[in-house]
Amino acid sequence: MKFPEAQRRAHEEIDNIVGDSRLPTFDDEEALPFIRAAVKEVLRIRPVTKIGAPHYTTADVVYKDYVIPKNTVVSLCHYAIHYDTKKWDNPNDFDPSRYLDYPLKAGAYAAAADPNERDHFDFGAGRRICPGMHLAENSLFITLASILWLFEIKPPLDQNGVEQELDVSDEAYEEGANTLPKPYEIRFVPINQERVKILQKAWAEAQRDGFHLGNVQVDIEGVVR
Ligand code: HEM
Repeated sequence: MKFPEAQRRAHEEIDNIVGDSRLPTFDDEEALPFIRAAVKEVLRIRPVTKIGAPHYTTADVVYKDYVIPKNTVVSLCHYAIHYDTKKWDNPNDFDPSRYLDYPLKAGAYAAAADPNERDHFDFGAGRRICPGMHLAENSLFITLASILWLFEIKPPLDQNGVEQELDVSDEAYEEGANTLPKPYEIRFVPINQERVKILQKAWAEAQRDGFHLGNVQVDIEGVVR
């Protein structure tokens, strides 16, 4: 919502590849490089943990001019790495296109010997790296693709129906080790009625199959087009 050009490109890609008649699937992933890149960019710009998981050294370590004594707590500063201008231009901008040259999964880049080849460090590093990264990245892909297939994400409206600025700066986040936004409002406006009907059908099937889906309602009158 804050970076409408990125959202426009994502919608364009989904419209071309998926169309109106079905939800995105995992088989679409190769044909949706911008969405796949957007997942990596989400993880870069707002890493889920700010300082990763603390570890400690089991022996004295010398790294360049630094001596890190045995039993020192060390952790990755994800934000410092992800906003390093030596690697990323304009790191404050949400720009998925910076990842279009990274077509592989996080696991492939995590296996690289040179840390400079990593896509991002959201899942940590080393032998205790997140083993859930494959599930996490795939889940983010299908969730982001599905949300963008169905909705345009727009700013909140004030009482007079005027669009409001939404603060996404550091101030809009809770303090603490995780990147947790303070409560906020945005609007999810369905793209069109055809897609809403497909969602409603999928929803009914999931309920019939016994999934507990909560109480979400979609207003099919207020569609984008
Ligand atoms: C976006 C989602 C996720 C993020 C950003 C994330 C991030 C992380 C990070 C930063 C660590 C610490 C790595 C380190 O010590 O350097 C970690 C550890 C771990 N994660 Fe995840 N994780 C995610 C999802 C998952 C999922 C879905 C699972 C399980 C299905 C999972 C299971 C684990 C486990 C078991 C560890 C501990 C590994 C160990 O200490 O050997 N994570 N994760």
